[in-house]
Amino acid sequence: MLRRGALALLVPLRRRSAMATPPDRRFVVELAGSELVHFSLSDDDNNHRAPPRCFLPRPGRCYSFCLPAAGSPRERVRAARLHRLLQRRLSQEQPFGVGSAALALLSYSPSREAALERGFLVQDERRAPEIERSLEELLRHLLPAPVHLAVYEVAEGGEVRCALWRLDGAAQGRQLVRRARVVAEEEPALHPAGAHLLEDAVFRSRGAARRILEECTSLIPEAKAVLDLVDQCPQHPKKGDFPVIVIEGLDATGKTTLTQAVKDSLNAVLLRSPPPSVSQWRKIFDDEPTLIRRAFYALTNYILASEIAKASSKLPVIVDRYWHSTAAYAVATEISGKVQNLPPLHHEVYHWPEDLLKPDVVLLLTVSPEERIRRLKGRGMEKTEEETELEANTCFRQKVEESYRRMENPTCQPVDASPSREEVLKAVLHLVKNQCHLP
Ligand SMILES: Nc1ncnc2c1ncn2[C@@H]1O[C@H](COP(=O)(O)OP(=O)(O)O)[C@@H](O)[C@H]1O
Ligand SMILES: Nc1ccn([C@H]2C[C@H](O)[C@@H](COP(=O)(O)OP(=O)(O)O)O2)c(=O)n1
Repeated sequence: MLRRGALALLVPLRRRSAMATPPDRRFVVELAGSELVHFSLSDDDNNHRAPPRCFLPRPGRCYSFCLPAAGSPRERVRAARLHRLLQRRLSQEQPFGVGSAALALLSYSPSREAALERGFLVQDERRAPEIERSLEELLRHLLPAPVHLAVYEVAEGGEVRCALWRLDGAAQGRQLVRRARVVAEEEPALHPAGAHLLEDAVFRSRGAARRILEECTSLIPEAKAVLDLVDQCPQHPKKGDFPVIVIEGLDATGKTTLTQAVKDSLNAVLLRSPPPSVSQWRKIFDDEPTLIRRAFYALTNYILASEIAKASSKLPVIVDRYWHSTAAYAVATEISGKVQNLPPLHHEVYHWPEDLLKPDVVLLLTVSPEERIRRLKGRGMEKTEEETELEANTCFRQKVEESYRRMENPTCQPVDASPSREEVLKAVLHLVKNQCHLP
């Protein structure tokens, strides 16, 4: 049974080009431990490059497929939701029974940045025929025809070979498109998703985020309510004469505790993001794919900005999370693999949006991973999916924190938040009073 709104997913996406796999097509899959494996398909007998580090369970088989690249905001929203639906179907515990697993796959063209496609690589340890049948049925049901399904096996001598099949619509038949060897490829200088962050995850203008949420109103009723609130906000709210201080950091670094204490010490206004006017809808958007989720958070920052403008005309303002959180978590989610895969320093993705009210000071609370886990447990709250992710996935946490550290104009100034509440407060007040010329 397809989820609410899922049927709307079946609005045809951009039809796939006739060429199944253009010659320079590359693929990258993230294995356990955030290890990336880059590979391509070669039918050139003179290409003696070795097979990639193995993503194939022995003596098993693998399958992969990609959704067509999407263009307009409407196509991108539908492709993102279809990808999420497939991710849900494929990432249930062992989607097709014991010994199977689904990994995120990206397909890209080194010569054409625009041609990024997202898909999945399904590992089958048992070489069970029913897995291939179930997967094929799922693709025929959910993806716009023609779908290309790649089947990988280890051949004699350890070669990895691929058979590429074309599935045309509901008919059961399939045509063999090509057979090829799978060869390892060098890791490119930049992560293939890096060039797409600004369209798919980090929104650098109110209009860019708005265009995405506008395409969701028929799928997510709450999207209209968010857009109505954003539209009531002035386009360029001006910061008042009082200082605006943002506190950033991973979950359980002490932001809530510190912002409350700084508010009391400075007789300031405390604002949290997302603001209360929209926080009721967070769970709905947290359940959506990155494209929609981050467009929601980006727009909540513009609603917050109008509240900051008003408050800072009367009193100092302390903010618990703002645009840096939106950007850092989006980058860390989209860029697979290890920290070194992040976009380089000074990349546009780290630059504050020109149309968003800018704070005076941004402080990044940092604590050791061990202290953070102690505080998470101390808080006793049920862990959000993301906190579980952060705890389980050191690499994700490191990418979030490194993304914060690369932010520019304004930067995130690191503050060691490991000491006691009192000592952290004292250090922060000293910093803020100096930088904001407060008594
Ligand atoms: N300096 C500190 N030393 C020890 N525990 C702290 C400190 N600051 C906060 N805590 C505790 O850590 C937990 C998480 O703090 P919290 O302010 O909720 O973090 P965040 O808002 O960043 O998620 C809470 O139980 C809080 O009481
Ligand atoms: N301005 C904001 C605020 C939060 N977010 C996202 C970033 C993460 O996915 C979550 C973290 O928010 P959460 O409220 O769970 O974090 P804390 O518990 O307050 O530390 O929300 C955002 O993208 N932009």
